[in-house]
Amino acid sequence: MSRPFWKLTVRSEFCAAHALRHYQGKCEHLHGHNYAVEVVVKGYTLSQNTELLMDFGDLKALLKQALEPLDHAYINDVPPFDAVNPSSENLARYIWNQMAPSLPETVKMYSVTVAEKGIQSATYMEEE
Ligand SMILES: Nc1nc2c(c(=O)[nH]1)N=C([C@H](O)[C@H](O)COP(=O)(O)OP(=O)(O)OP(=O)(O)O)CN2
Ligand SMILES: [Zn+2]
Repeated sequence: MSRPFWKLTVRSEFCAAHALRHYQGKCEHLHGHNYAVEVVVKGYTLSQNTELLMDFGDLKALLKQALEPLDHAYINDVPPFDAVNPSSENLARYIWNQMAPSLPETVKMYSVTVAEKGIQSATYMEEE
């Protein structure tokens, strides 16, 4: 029998510059993006009385906190991107890792999607 669950989605944006290391092409040079980020969390139980998986406001605050070091930054200078390539894939994993420990016990990360522009994005997920 299938187990019902809820997903919550929040989105945000940040502006930043980066340069892809070891990249053969124009993206190896310093350039910028208006990044769009989508975070989805998942859970099986709602809080008593309020009947929320978690408050959207709290989730947005966690995402804002995760993006703060990146916004208006040269990402290559921001750890761990001083050593890890600042691809959308790695940015999505970074945001996941920043947010996951702060979620309520009953809520888990589901996916993080980072888009440099509307037509292309990278999504990070972990199999259960
Ligand atoms: N899988 C990934 N591929 C690329 C990434 C990435 O993060 N993950 N990033 C880049 C560069 O950051 C680049 O800025 C974006 O490249 P691209 O869209 O190919 O280049 P343009 O903006 O010039 O787009 P065109 O559609 O080619 O005009 C590259 N690849
Ligand atoms: Zn780029």
